Amino acid sequence: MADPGEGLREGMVRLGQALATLGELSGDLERARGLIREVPDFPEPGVLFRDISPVLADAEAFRAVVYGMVRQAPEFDLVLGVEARGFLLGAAVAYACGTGVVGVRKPGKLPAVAHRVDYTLEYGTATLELPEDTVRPGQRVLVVDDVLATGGTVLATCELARRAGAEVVGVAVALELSALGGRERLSDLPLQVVFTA
Ligand SMILES: O=P(O)(O)OC[C@H]1O[C@H](OP(=O)(O)OP(=O)(O)O)[C@H](O)[C@@H]1O
Ligand SMILES: Nc1ncnc2[nH]cnc12
Repeated sequence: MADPGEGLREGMVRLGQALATLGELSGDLERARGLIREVPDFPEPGVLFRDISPVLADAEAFRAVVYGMVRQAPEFDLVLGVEARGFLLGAAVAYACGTGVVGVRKPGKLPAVAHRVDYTLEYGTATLELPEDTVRPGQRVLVVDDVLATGGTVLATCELARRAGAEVVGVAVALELSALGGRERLSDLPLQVVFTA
C-alpha cells in the first residue's frame, strides 16, 4: 500500500514546483528575504545576528520558505527540528510532508534524555539533547534549522540521530551564512538552503 505521507509530500512538492513555475514562489521568496532582520552585535559584540522571526510571521513568506526547504529534499521519515526557531520550521516541514517531528532541545528541558551532545557555536559552546522514545533505529531523518552558520548545531543534531540508530538523509535550513563554513563541515550530506548570506 502506498505511504499516505509520501503522497502528501509529493502533492506538496508538485504544488511548490507549480508555484515556482508561475513565478509566485520566487516573488514570495524575494519578499521573504527582505524580511530577515539583521541585528548587529547580538548576542555579543562583532556578531551580525540574522533573525528570521519576521519571515515566519508573514503567511506567504513562511509558506514560500517551507516549500523552498522541501522541494528538493530527499525522502525522509522523520524531521528533527532544533530549538528554538528550528521547532517552527521543523514542525511546518513535517506537517507538510506527512511525517512526525522531534524537538531537539537545549539542556534541562527534557524529562527523559536519550542522548546528549556538546558542540561549539559562532558565539560559544552549547549542548543539545534528544528526547527518549522518539527516533527509531533505521528511520531516515531530515534535520531542520533556521540558520546554518558554523554547522556545529546541525552536526550535533546529526550525531544525536545517529546515536539513536537513524540515518541522516539530509539537512534543510532557511538561511546559510556561507562565510562561517558550515557547508564544508557537512561534507557530502545533502543540504537544502533557501537563502544564502
Ligand atoms: O551553525 P551554528 O554555528 O551551529 O549556528 C546555527 C544555530 O545558531 C542559532 O541558534 P542559537 O544557538 O543562537 O539558539 P536559538 O535558536 O535558541 O536562538 C541558530 O538558530 C542555529 O540553531
Ligand atoms: N549570525 C547568526 N545569526 C543567526 N543565527 C546564528 N547562529 C550562529 N550565528 C548566527
